[in-house]
Amino acid sequence: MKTPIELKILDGRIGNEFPLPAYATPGSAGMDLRAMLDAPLTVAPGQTVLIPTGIAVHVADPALAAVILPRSGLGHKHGIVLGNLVGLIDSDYQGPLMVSCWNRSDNPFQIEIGDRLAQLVFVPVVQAQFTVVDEFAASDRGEGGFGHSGTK
Ligand SMILES: O=c1ccn([C@H]2C[C@H](O)[C@@H](COP(=O)(O)OP(=O)(O)OP(=O)(O)O)O2)c(=O)[nH]1
Ligand SMILES: [Mg+2]
Repeated sequence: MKTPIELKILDGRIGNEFPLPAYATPGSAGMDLRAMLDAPLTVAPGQTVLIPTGIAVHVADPALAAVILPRSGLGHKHGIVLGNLVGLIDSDYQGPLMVSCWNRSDNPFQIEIGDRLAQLVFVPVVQAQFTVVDEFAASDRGEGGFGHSGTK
């Protein structure tokens, strides 16, 4: 069962020349977001550019969020990842979905109009309410962290 999410088309090429974001297979977790550029764009090595996706989504339910993640092929083979590493879309955000595109490679990378650049994943969210305490009940781990258990 899929969850209905409102979407606004901000760029008329989406839904015509380029399809709405969609799950590529029944088991896909993400749907690809396209670079809705006016012209092809070359991202220089080390450069970060903000790319419009041509859509807005209103997640609306505070128990949900969306995350923008890199595509593994672009990230691994071409060093095209996200300037914010992961994009988090708040449930009350109604503005344009933007992709921060970081070329972390040593080579220029050309983005063509409509290229699938990143992916959008909807995730459940639990909002916490803090209870301030002086001491925590003892746990197996305690305060150990940051590799204290070693690697072997
Ligand atoms: O890759 C991203 C990350 C965020 N956003 C939008 C949706 C998100 O709800 C909003 C704010 O993002 P975030 O809270 O991560 O950024 P901020 O720097 O804390 O901005 P703000 O002060 O607006 O919360 O920007 C995007 O379109 N793409
Ligand atoms: Mg914020």
